[in-house]
Amino acid sequence: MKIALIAHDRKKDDLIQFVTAYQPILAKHTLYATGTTGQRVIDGTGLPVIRFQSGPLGGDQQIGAMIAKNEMDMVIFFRDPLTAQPHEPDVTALIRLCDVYGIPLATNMGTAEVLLKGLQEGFIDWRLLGERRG
Ligand SMILES: O=C(CO)COP(=O)(O)O
Repeated sequence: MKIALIAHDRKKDDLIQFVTAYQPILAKHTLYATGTTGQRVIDGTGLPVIRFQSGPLGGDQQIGAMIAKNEMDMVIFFRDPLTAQPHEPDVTALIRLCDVYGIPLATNMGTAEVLLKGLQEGFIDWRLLGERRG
C-alpha cells in the first residue's frame, strides 16, 4: 500500500511518536510525505520515505494529485486545528479529494491508530482489488 504521512508543525512530534510506535506495520508499505514531515520521519525512524514539496509549497497538492490518479491508498494527516495555515485551501482540497475518491484518511492520532490496525487486519485490502495504477 502507498501511505501518505503529513503533519503540521505543532503535530510533527506526535507523528514521529506515532510512526515509531507503528514502525513494524509501516515498514511493510511505501511511505510518502510532504517535505519537512518526510525528513523528520527519515531522521527520527530511519524508514524510507518518498518526499514531496513542503506543504505550503505544494506538497499537499502533489499528494492530492496521486489520489486523483488512484495512486495513494491511505492518508495520515495530523492537522493542527489551532493554527492558521497559509495554504489552508490546499489542506481543504486534499481532504476533499480523499472524500471524492473514498481514500481512508486520519486527521488525528486516535483515528490513525484504528486505520493502521485495520490495515494490518486486511480491512483495506479492497484497495488492491481492481488496481488501476498509472
Ligand atoms: O504543511 C503541511 C501540510 O499541510 C506539511 O508540510 P511539511 O511536511 O513540509 O511541514
